[in-house]
Order: sequence, then C-alpha cells, then structure tokens
Amino acid sequence: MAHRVLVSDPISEIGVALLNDHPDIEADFNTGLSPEELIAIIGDYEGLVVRSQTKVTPEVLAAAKSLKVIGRAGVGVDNIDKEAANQHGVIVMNTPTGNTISTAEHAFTLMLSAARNIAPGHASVLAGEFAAGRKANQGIELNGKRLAVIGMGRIGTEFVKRAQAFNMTVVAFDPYLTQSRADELKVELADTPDAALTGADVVTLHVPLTDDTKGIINAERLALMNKGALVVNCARGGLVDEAALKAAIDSGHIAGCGLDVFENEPPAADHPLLSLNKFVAFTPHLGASTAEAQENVGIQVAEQVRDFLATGEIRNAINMPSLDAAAREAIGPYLDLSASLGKLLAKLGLSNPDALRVSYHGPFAKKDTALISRTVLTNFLESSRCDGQVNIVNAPGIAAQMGLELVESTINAQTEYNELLVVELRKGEERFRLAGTLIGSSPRIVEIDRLYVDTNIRGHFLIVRNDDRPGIVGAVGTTLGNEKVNIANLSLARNKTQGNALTVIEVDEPLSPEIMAQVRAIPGVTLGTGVSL
Ligand SMILES: NC(=O)C1=CN([C@@H]2O[C@H](COP(=O)(O)OP(=O)(O)OC[C@H]3O[C@@H](n4cnc5c(N)ncnc54)[C@H](O)[C@@H]3O)[C@@H](O)[C@H]2O)C=CC1
Ligand SMILES: O=C(O)CCC(=O)C(=O)O
Repeated sequence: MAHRVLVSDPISEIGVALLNDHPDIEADFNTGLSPEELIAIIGDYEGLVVRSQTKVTPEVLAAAKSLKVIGRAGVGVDNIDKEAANQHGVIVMNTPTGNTISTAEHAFTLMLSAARNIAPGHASVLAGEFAAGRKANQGIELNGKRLAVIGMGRIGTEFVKRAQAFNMTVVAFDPYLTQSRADELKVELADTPDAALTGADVVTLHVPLTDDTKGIINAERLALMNKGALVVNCARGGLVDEAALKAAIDSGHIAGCGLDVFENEPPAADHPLLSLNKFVAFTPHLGASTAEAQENVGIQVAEQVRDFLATGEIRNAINMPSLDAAAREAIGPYLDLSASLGKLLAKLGLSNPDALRVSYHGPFAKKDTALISRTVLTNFLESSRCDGQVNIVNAPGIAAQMGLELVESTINAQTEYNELLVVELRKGEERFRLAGTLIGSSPRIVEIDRLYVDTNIRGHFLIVRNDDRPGIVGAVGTTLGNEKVNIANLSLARNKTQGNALTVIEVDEPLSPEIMAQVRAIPGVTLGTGVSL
C-alpha cells in the first residue's frame, strides 16, 4: 500500500510533484485546514509536510495514529510540539540549508531599510510629500558601526559576511562558536549576550526560539547598546521583548528596528510598534519567501520525507541521529547486530535493570555510534514491553520514564576482534552482558554472559545452560530430533572453573512451549530459552 503524505502548507509545486512521482507515495496537497479539520484527517497519513502555518499540536499528534514523519520546509520547528512528537515516536525533519541565503539577505535588507528610512521615505513619496519626507527621513550610516550578532549559525554567518563588506565591526555571541572559528570569520567572540550588546550600534538575531532564547533582547540589554542603535529580528518574534523595545525607542535610546517576525503573527492592528514611523521596517515573515528558497526547501523536504518513507533514510532529523546513505553503509551491519543484541538482552538479561551500557571497543570512534546505541535500546525495550508503543524516536523518553539509564562508552583496550560491541544490563551490582562483532562483513554474536560463542544474529535459537558433563547436549539433540526439529548450527562454550556450559543451537523453526518444556526437563539443563531474532 502506498505511503500517504499530507502537504498542509504551500510548498513549491516541484516538491509536491517529487513526492507523487514516487510509485509508493501518494501526496495530498490540502492547505489552509483549521485545527479541527487537520485533526479529523491526519489519522490517514504517514507523512506530514508543513511550513510555519500549520501548528502541529499535541492534539494533532494524538490523532495522528499512522504518522511516522513530519517534514518542515524551513528551519524553525517551533510550530511543531517536539515533546509530543517524541512521545508518539514521530520523526521531525527540517531543511536547514535551503533558505539560509534568502533569510540573511532579508535580515540585511531590514537593517539597511531601518537605517535609511526606506519605508517611511517610500510612504512619503506615495503620499505626495516628497519634500517633507526628504527632510524628515535623514538616516544612519553603517560604515564603521559595531554590529552584535546573536547566533552565529548558517544565517548569522552569512549576515556577517555582508556586514563586513559594509565595513562594520562584528562581535558575536553564540555558545557553540569556538575562538578559532571566530578568528577565521574575523569576529570578536563575546562570552555573554551582555558583552556582545555593550556598545553595539546594531543587533541582529539568528537563534532558534527556545526557553533559553525567549526574550533574549530585554530592557536591560537594550540599555547596554549605544544611543541611536537599531534592532534587527529576522529569526523569531519571541526573542525580543516587544514592550521593552517600544519603551526603549520611545525614550530615544534605541533609534528603531527592522522586524520580519512578531511574537504573535499577524500582530494586532493596534500593536504599539506599528505606530512608529522612523527608522523602522516591518515585513510579514518574508525571510524565506523567495522563489529560490522555496524551491530549495520544497525539494529538500519532499526528498527527505520520500526517502524516509521509501527506504528508512534519515536526514536532518531534529529528534533522531541522522542515517544517510553513507552512514548506513558504514554502520548498517552494526544496526542489524545491535537490534539482535537488544532483543537477546530482553530475553536473557536481568529484569528491571537500572542501566543499559553500550560499549564500543576498537576503532568505532570514526563511526556515528549514537544510532547503534539507540537501536540496542529500542529493541531491548520493544522486546521487554510488548505494548507495541516503542520506536527509535521515543525509546530514550520511555527509558527515562522507566528509570533506565542509557550509558555509552568508548574503550580503547585491544580485544581479539578489530571492533567489539558490548551491551550490558546493570542492576545494582548484578551484570549481564552480550557482545557481537563483524566477521568479514557478517554480524555475529560472540559472547553471552562472558561465555564465548559464535552464532548468527537472525533465526530461531535454543539457548541452553547446563552442567558441564557428558551427554547433556546429546540429550537436547535427541529431543529436537524426536520432535523433527532440524538443527542448522551449534555453538558450545564452557566455563571450566564454574563447571557449567552454554549451548546455542540454531534451528529451522520456532520452538513450541511443549518442546521447550521437554528440554528444560533434561537432567543437568539449568536454563532453556527459545528465542527468535
Ligand atoms: N524569518 C524567516 O523567514 C526565517 C527565520 N529563520 C530563523 O532563523 C533561525 C536561525 O536559522 P539558522 O541560522 O539556519 O540556524 P542555525 O542552527 O544554523 O543557527 C542557529 C545558531 O544559534 C546558536 N544558538 C543556539 N542557542 C543560542 C543562544 N542561547 N545564544 C546564542 N546563540 C545560540 C546555535 O549555536 C547556532 O549556531 C532559525 O531558528 C529560525 O527560527 C530561519 C529561516 C527563515
Ligand atoms: O517561509 C516560511 O516557511 C518560514 C521560514 C522560517 O521561518 C524558517 O525557516 O524558520
């Protein structure tokens, strides 16, 4: 059956066509839906493509019983309830690069427009007040002025390049900007927003709206800027305390602002900032509204959603490690191995563990291991809980609710294998571990509870713990033979000091409870588990 995708905001036609061109995808373009209308139909769809108009609320996600992926044609995902998406196991992807240049150009335009009174000057010409408009609208030169940039990601960096061409000096605050990158970009690195704003003539914002950044430009910080400064916001409305900005402009300390975004969009007609008529430029969230940007993000979002639904490839997910074709090639066999190790841990390991530790021995460091660890966790939880609610997106949240800590470690000590993946359950002082590796390119399980085996990762298995004395494995084999169960493979391991042994028998079909009961009744068998991986 085709994967159904709802495109609920306008994206470029080429994006919708890309989705529909795939034989396994059926896309419906249905925009302008009310929240109730969206809730009524979302249950039919596996994919949802939005821009910023559609609000993906917890109520929408609760109704989205088949939804697997939300694609945002743009950067900011604040219109999508990430918590609820995680809880429902829905991957959220954005298209981080497609609108960078358009948005940087727009922000720069707002700075120039506010500085040179383009909007009030334009209005005066239209009103037939040429001379009066000329007299009233003397501007501010940007040459040599100090620019503070809050957020030096993709858009911030592009803005800076343009500002440097205008001979502005730049100071930047971004907690993830290193000194060496700041040196490379020829910007002064500030340790705090306060340090960036002190003595600045212009501030421009290029950060996502989060609990940390909400209201990042407030009355105290505006007061740190030079008299006559400008505020440019082409990121998100909630970043600026609008009342504080209006008060600072009214007081004459701040000259004006260029805003593409407002705390509530559209702003009310009587919004206090809209009454300003000098050093202002307002646009209706147009940062990414160019043909080029919309084509870029429309194509990117369609390709990402299509590839995820058709092949499982994950690109630009904000709630999942990425798995593109190259990464899949590098870690694909380990994903298969980690899924089997997770399931086996659930069958053989400790009940109610406190921690699941995933350790990487050998040159794993060059691989992106986050997805391997998450695959172990997901399969462990899925096989332990049987409620069908666990998936790779919500597994960390479910583990946290259960009080199960996922611990990852990289171990440099040499093992007899080039790379060894060890998964271990911990409960107080108790430990239970499994290990696997690649032999050639084949994933193999090579250790069960510190006993060395060599077995496949897929198939039906009988795992027997028994006293290490003659005849027991033979008796197990006879029981299987009597029941016409074919043995495909057998791996034996023994612990001489403890006098016990472990046998992993691969069989052609799942073992019935009756056969398992017969196996467990064999004298000397201490544990018998049937597992299908
Ligand atoms: N007006 C419009 O139409 C558009 C608006 N946007 C907005 O612009 C924002 C930035 O976009 P990009 O540059 O592409 O994102 P990005 O992810 O490349 O850059 C964001 C930067 O903010 C930094 N950051 C995060 N928290 C911070 C904090 N507390 N203080 C300072 N820096 C912090 C990050 O380290 C990162 O470098 C988006 O989140 C979106 O909200 C993006 C595109 C269009
Ligand atoms: O035009 C749009 O879809 C809004 C773009 C935007 O705000 C973003 O990409 O974060």
